[in-house]
Amino acid sequence: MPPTLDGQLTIEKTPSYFITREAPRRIAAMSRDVKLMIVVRDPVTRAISDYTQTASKRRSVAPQRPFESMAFTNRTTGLVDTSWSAIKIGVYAKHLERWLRHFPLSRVCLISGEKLIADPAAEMRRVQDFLGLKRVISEKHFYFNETKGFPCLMKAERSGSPHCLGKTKGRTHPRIDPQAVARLRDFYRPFNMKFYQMTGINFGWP
Ligand SMILES: Nc1ncnc2c1ncn2[C@@H]1O[C@H](COP(=O)(O)OS(=O)(=O)O)[C@@H](OP(=O)(O)O)[C@H]1O
Repeated sequence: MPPTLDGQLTIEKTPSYFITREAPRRIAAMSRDVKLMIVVRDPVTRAISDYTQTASKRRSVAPQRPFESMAFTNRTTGLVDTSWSAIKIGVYAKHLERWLRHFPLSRVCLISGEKLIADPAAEMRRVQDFLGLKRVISEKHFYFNETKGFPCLMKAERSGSPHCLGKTKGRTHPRIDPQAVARLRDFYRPFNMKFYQMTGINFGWP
């Protein structure tokens, strides 16, 4: 991490920290003052999104197996393949447990991926409060882009023109067999409940 002067905040973003075994201990050893922000979304949609991203990268290399064949070790019994990273990452309660051995919950801001899309200003208000910043970002900084189907920033820094996230964010997901989706929802439900209990937030995932 670069040195941070008084009045400055240094932010580092690496999605894999959340699921890396060694990360909580090593980050706590680096500084106990660190604040953690974790964006979570419905783990079923997350798994499909993860698959979509991997499939888009591998298309030229090898034909991707269908999502359903990767998510289950046995389609007939509905046994979920918990060794597949796209599935494993969504068991948020297990990952958070490790972080809470090193950090109090008050130093962790859980951000809803769904609210970040539906009401980005409200989630950004929570983030600014958590970081102890003046509320600078508000509704006026966002607009809903119908073509993209997502909120975008009114202006990009230094350019004066609107800014949406790139083509790799907000991809169309493939159609997944509704039975497989239902089975995955059943699989995640107890872990989601535990996660709501641990965080005191009901994310409302189906
Ligand atoms: N404003 C806005 N514009 C576009 N996309 C948005 C936005 N807000 C949240 N999202 C959701 O972000 C998802 C991609 O983020 P990731 O966490 O996968 O990104 S990362 O590659 O791991 O950094 C991406 O997931 P997919 O829809 O599966 O592509 C989006 O649903």
